[in-house]
Amino acid sequence: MLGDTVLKQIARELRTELLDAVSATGGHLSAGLGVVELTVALHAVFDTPNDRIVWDVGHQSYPHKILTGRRGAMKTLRQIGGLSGFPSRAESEYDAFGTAHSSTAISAALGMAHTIRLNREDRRCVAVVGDGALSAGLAYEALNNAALDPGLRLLVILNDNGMSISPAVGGLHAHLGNILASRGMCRGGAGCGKALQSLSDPKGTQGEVGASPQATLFEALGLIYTGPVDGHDLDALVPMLRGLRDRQGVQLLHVVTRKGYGYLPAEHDPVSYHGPGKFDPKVGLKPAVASRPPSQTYTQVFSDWICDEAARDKRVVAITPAMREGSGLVEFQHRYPDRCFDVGIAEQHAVTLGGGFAAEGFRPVVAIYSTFLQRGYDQLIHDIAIQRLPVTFAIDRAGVVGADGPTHMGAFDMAYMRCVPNLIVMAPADENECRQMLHTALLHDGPAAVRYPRGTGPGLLPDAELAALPIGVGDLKRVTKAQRGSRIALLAFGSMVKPALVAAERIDATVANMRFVKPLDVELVQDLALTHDVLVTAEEGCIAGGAGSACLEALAKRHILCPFLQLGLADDFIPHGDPAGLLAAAGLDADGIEASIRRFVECLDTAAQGDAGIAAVMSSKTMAVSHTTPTVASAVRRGGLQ
Ligand SMILES: Cc1ncc(C[n+]2csc(CCOP(=O)(O)OP(=O)(O)O)c2C)c(N)n1
Ligand SMILES: CC(=O)[C@@H](O)[C@H](O)COP(=O)(O)O
Ligand SMILES: [Mg+2]
Repeated sequence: MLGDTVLKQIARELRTELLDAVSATGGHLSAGLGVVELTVALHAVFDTPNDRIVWDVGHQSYPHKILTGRRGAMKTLRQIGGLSGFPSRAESEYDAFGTAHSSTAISAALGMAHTIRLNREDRRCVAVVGDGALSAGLAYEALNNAALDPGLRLLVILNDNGMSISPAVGGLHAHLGNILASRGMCRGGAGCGKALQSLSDPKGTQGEVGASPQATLFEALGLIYTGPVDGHDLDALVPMLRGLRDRQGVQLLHVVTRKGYGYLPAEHDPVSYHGPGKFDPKVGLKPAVASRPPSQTYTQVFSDWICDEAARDKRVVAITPAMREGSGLVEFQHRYPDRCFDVGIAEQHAVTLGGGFAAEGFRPVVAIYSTFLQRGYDQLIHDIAIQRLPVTFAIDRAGVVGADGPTHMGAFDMAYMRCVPNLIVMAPADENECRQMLHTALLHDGPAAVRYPRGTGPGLLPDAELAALPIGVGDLKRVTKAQRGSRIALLAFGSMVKPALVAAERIDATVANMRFVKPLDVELVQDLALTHDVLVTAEEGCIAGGAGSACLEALAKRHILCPFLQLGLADDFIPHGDPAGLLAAAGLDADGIEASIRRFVECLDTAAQGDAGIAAVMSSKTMAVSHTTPTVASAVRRGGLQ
C-alpha cells in the first residue's frame, strides 16, 4: 500500500494531468476534477481490476483512465479511433462496466456482487454514483433491491457535490444537505454511522429502520450508511475505505466533494466546465460572446421559440430532465421561473409529468435529447400517446452527436416513435422549418415530436412569424429534368435535405423534403414512385424501422414496385468522433449520397443487361431493396477514417 504522502503527490499530479488533457481535447472536466482524491483512494484501497469499480455516467472517469494505463492516450480522447469519453469494457479491463447514461452503476455493481457471492469469490464491487444521478428511478430500484441482503458485499459511494450538470434539485438534494448540516463532516469513529461504529465486528450489522434519530434515507431503506466524509481529504478517505472494504452488507459511503475542485475557474463555474471545448488552462474559457453568431444552433432556435410561445400563451410550460443548459432552457427559466420544471435526471417522470399538465389543459413542452427519451419510452406510449395528450416533444441531439459516442447518438428516435399510434413526428430541414414545426406541434391537439440535430443547420435563420405547417404534407424541392432512363427521386428527411439537394444537382434527381416521418406524405411517396425509376430515402437515423422503411411500407401497401435504396445509419453503433467525419463515413454527406446512388443505378443497369434473372425482376419492376453503406464502426475498424 502506498503511503499517504505519496497518494497526495499522485493526486496533485493527476489533477494537473487531467486539466492538461481535457483543455487540449475538450471533454468532461469539472466532474473529474472533483473525484481526483476519491479515484486515487479507490485505486489505493481496492485491488482493481480484480475488484470492480463501476463509475456511474462515467464522465468523471478520466482520472481513473489516466491511472489505469491510458495516460498517454488521453490526447486521443473522444476522437475517431481514440479513447472513449466514458468507461468502456472494450477499452480496458479496469472499466468494469460501460456507462454514459446515468444511474446504472448500482444495478450493475449489484449484479456483479451477486456473481461474486454465487461463485464464492473473494472480490469486491464498488458503485460510484453522483447525487445528480441519484434522482433517477433506476438508482432507487437498485437500492431497494440491494437493501436487506446482508450476505452481499457491495459498496455504494455517493459522490455528493450538490450538482447535476446544473445545481442539483429536489428533495434528495435537500436531504443530503440536511445530513451534512446535522452530522457535520466525519473523520471516522462512531459519528460516521453504524458501519464504522462497529468496526470490531467484521461481519458488520445491517442498518435498522429508524435506528438513528436522524436516520438518513439510506438507513431507512436498510443500507448501512457511513459519512459524510470530505472527499478531498485523503487522510480521512483512505482509512474509511479500508474500513469498509471487506465488510458485508450493502454499504453506502457518503462522500462530499466540490465539482471542479483544484482548478478555480471550474470551481466557480462548474456548469460551464462540465463539458467544455478546448481552452487554455492559464486563461480559462472565453466568456460567451454577447452578440449572436451568424449561425444559430437548433438549441438556440428552440430557446427563442419557447420564449416567444410562452409570451403568447400562458399554458406553455417547459420540462427538462436535468438538461437545462444543453436543451436551451436557461433563458426560459430566467423569464418564466414558475413555468420551467427541471425535474433532475428523471426522464420517465419528465414525460409523464408533461402528461399531467396536458390532461389539465396546459401545453407542456418536454425538451429532451433523443438518446435520453429512450428512458421514457413506455411513458411516451402509455401515458401520452394512448390518451392523445397534447405534449410537445422538442427532441434535441437527434442523429449523429459526435464526441459522446454510441451511448449518446440519436440514432433510434424515428424508428421508435413512428410505430407509436397518435404521435406526430417531424424532422426539420433547416432552422426556420424547425421553428415552424415546433409551432405546429404546440398547436396540434395531440402528442407531437420535432427531432433536430446537435449544432447548426444550413443557416436559414428563422422567421419571426410563426405559421403552422399542414400536417403530413411534404415539400417538393427539386424536379429532375430527365425524361426517361434513370429518373431518380430522393426522399430526404430533416438534416438530409441539404446534402440531398447538393447530390441531386450533380446527378439530376428530384428531391422531396418529406418533413413528416409520421404521418408520412403517402401520396407524395407513391406519386414519386410512379413517376421515377429509382426511389432513394435518406435519413440521419437508423435504417432499420426508420423513415425510409415507412416509405417502403407505403409502397408495399399499394403494391407499387420500384427499385428502392435506403440511406441512413446501418445496423451498428456509431463510434465517437467528429460528427462531420462520422456522417461522411456513414455515406450521409452529399458525396456519400451521390456515390451510393451512382453505385445503385450502376448495379441496376448491370443487372438489367447481364443477369437474365435479375433483369426479369427489374423489368417487372419488382421492388429491389438494397443497402450497401458500410457501417461507420467497420470503417473505423479498418482504419479507413482519419
Ligand atoms: C439518463 C441520463 N440523463 C441525463 C444525462 C446527462 N448528464 C450527464 S452527467 C449529468 C449530471 C450528473 O450529475 P452527478 O451524477 O451528480 O455527477 P456530477 O457531474 O455532479 O459529478 C447529466 C444530467 C445522462 N448522462 N444520462
Ligand atoms: C455526460 C453527458 O451525458 C452529458 O454531459 C453530455 O455529454 C452532454 O452532451 P452535449 O454536449 O451534447 O450537451
Ligand atoms: Mg453531482
